[in-house]
Amino acid sequence: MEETKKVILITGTEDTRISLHKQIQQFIYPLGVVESYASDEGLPSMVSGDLIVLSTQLLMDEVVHVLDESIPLVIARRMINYDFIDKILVLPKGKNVLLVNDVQETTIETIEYLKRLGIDHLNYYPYYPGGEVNLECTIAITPGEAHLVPTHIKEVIDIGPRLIDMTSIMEIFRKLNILDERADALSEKYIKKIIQMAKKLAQYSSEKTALNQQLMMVINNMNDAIIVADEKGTIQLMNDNMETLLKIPKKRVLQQNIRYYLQDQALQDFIFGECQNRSRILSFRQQDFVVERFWMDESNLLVVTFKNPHETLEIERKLKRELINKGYVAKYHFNNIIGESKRIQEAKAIAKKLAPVDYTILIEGESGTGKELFASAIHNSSKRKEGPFLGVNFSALSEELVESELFGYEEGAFTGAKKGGKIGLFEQANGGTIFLDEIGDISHKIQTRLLRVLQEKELMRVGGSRNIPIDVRIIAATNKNLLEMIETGEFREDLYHRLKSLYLHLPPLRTRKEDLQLLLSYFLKQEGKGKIKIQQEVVQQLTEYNWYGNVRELRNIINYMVAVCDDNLIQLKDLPDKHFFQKAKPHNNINLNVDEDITKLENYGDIREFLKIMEKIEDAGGSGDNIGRGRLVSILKDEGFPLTEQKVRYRLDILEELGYINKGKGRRGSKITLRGKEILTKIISLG
Ligand SMILES: Nc1ncnc2c1ncn2[C@@H]1O[C@H](COP(=O)(O)OP(=O)(O)OP(=O)(O)O)[C@@H](O)[C@H]1O
Repeated sequence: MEETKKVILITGTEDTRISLHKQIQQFIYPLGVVESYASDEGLPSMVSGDLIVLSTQLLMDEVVHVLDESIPLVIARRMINYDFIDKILVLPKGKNVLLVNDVQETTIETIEYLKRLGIDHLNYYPYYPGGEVNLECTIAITPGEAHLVPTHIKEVIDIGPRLIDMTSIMEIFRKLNILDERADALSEKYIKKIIQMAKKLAQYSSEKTALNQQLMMVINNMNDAIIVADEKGTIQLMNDNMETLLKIPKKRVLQQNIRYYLQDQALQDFIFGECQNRSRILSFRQQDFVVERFWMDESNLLVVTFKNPHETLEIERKLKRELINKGYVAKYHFNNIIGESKRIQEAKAIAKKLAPVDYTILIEGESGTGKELFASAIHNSSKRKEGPFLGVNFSALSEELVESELFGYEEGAFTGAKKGGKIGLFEQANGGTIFLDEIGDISHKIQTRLLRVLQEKELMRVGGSRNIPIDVRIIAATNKNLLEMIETGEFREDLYHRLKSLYLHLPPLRTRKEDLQLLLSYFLKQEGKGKIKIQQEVVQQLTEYNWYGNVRELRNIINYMVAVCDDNLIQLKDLPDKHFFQKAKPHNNINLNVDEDITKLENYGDIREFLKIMEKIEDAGGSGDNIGRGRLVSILKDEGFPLTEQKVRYRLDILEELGYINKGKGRRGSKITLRGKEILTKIISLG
């Protein structure tokens, strides 16, 4: 039997040593063994064996003193590790990537190797310590040198140390005189590897094809014409509707420049311009479209869609009919606001005081709590009651529509603008009140315009050049937390303060369940024309719900039960199933983590004491006063919470620290904050 051969492997780093050791060992076993050294771990003074393999030519100078000239030497050619190749293949075409390796030569070598393999869909930029970094790259690929990647790059694809390529493996066999014996093993292993890789590629490409086909089906079935181009403007994709619009077969258009096919200056200015708006009404080939364009950040692709303006306008018109001009007259008066609970009575009392003062009002409250109802009642008891009352709900309208509806436009302001222009809602509401619902949904641009109207009491129509004086009272409403939106930069602080000259908070239904019975009878009478009766068990059941959709939800559920009940009697079987009821919307109000807050309060003492203190402060605020410490102590005592003044002070400090109240200076007393109100409501509603 032949003697076992010994291969000495010398590499630069430990990682490379480990992976090449394993690789050579796999190929030569059982005819030979490997002994390996890495220069960064330290080399022996001399090596002996049947063959020396150097992982790179670059090591030559460093190791020459340990080499024995009588031992044959192989300087390995290296290839990238195929096992990780799919990580590179999935990167989008044209992506800028930094290729990071230890020195210039190996970096360039790796790039060339990848390109030779046909992995040439990426723009490779070499980087090695001391070299220049291309700052446009957000991804780095490295063969086992992840620690060298510049720190600003967040995504690193480590394809592992490069392996010894097949020609060098053959050379090793030849020099060890084991080529004949190992040839089969070599070709078998080599072919296996190739097959594995081919399989991986085939699977990857068939998944990709299937996915592409599905996506194509989706976009072909859309009503819009869609075209997608890369950052150079080369068209990558389009759907059937786009083909019909361009009247040129897809095959001819793909891979051509988008500017050539969308030859219209205004269109190109919008598509490639800096304009903040995502969509605009534009003409193309004698037709009007709502053109939308956006960049997909990840893949650097530009997506342009052309929507049928008739459909879009029809939807918007419908919305408009529903949402704008809810009526030029305010339908409700204070006596239409049902409820005898302390909370609703207080809200009504405040609203009545605010009505005659001709300032802007901000109404905050969850959806369905009656914000519009209150706005209407306020208008009707204000000195503007003879003037118009107009409502606008911003939640479902596009920015362009809001702008032109609110401020009006001059003839020729944009494509599709009516002859003679159009007067906006502000002008129409002159002498009256405008109710701006869901104010938290308006864009920054509209916020700025609105602020100007509030400050200057005049406006300029879209495309206009003269200022038109206006005399309108604004009542704005929101179910969002505007203070939080100010913090995140979504809402202008100056506008917030302008709107909040006067302020009204409407309590959620679940905090005034004592009104439920009254509201129930009221709606039953309205809807059931007085003929419908309801079983007491049903009423009992209804009081147990949380009513996240508030009074609107209650009204809808009554309408439903009236419609399904038999013999004019609403019974338990007529209750809608639980999915009908609205779930809590955490984003509806302040984003509070109630559990966390409860735990905090519990850590400081008896939570009931804290709640009682907040409740009393809120009560006092409702009637326009701030409550001082002395009064608080005596009220608390009356209600069964005998706390010393010192204890009350301590609890007030804690509540202020948690942001639930603001302690006034001197004798001014404390005031509950919005956050405090919310947490109080939430804890009470949780029981
Ligand atoms: N206290 C109340 N008495 C009688 N009806 C009420 C009361 N509160 C609300 N409603 C009725 O509930 C429905 C919803 O009220 P409204 O539209 O005013 O709520 P909103 O707070 O403006 O809601 P959103 O924020 O969703 O616009 C309306 O039909 C309104 O008449």
